[in-house]
Amino acid sequence: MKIYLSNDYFSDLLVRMAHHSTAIEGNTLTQGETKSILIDNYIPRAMNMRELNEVLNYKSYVNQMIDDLKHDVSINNEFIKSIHAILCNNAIDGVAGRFKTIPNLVIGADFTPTPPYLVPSALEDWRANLQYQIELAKNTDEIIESILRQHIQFEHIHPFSDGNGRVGRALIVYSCLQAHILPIVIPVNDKQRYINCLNTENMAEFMAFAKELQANELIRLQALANNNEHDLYIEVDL
Ligand SMILES: Nc1ncnc2c1ncn2[C@@H]1O[C@H](COP(=O)(O)OP(=O)(O)OP(=O)(O)O)[C@@H](O)[C@H]1O
Repeated sequence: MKIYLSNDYFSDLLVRMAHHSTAIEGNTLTQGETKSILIDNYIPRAMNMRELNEVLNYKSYVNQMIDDLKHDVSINNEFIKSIHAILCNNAIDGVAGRFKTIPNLVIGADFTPTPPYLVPSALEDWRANLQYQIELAKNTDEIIESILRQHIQFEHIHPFSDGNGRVGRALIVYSCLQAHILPIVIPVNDKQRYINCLNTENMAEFMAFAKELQANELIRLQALANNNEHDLYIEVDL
């Protein structure tokens, strides 16, 4: 069965992607404030410009994502840099849309991210690997597993000086929708569980986590669904 995604669902997805992904990285805006800014076009209180811009950037991003999904745009290095450029616009000084030039580290993690000079080729391999795994996948679970496994690998490459978490999580949602499966949106309340999955690379636990999130996503998606073929022409298979 196919279910078409409605404008209302994308508005809901926009607020949740913006809130949860920025809050995981420490943005202090609440989900209510995020909804007010993104849906009602109302800034509810005096707030830090960087935090405001981080959230506002998701409006451009989700519009771009819908357009890219409609045209089935493939993930490649330019695509990944363009996501970074949108999500980090006016939020990270001078580096939006550019790969890192200085080696970086993930605090507390025991791996060394890919050195800057190897980032373009590592990401090419990463993209090809993701595509290959999804093409070979025999069922939805194998697609989810490929996307999660490649998310861990993306964070190991850590291609940008900042913004790697947000770009990586945006790529999860894009990859799911491109493969016509329910999106996986990591909630800020589950940050520790998420980081633990990245730390341990325990795929069974990451899969169980993702499937719980997809079950919640299905409830929202059905509540906001459009049973007729919608002008967005984006659907997921159930
Ligand atoms: N142990 C880990 N293994 C793999 N990835 C990890 C690990 N710990 C954290 N990460 C990833 O790195 C991201 C944060 O990385 P970092 O602290 O370097 O911030 P960042 O690259 O600036 O990202 P952001 O914009 O999202 O702030 C997390 O959101 C997560 O996706």
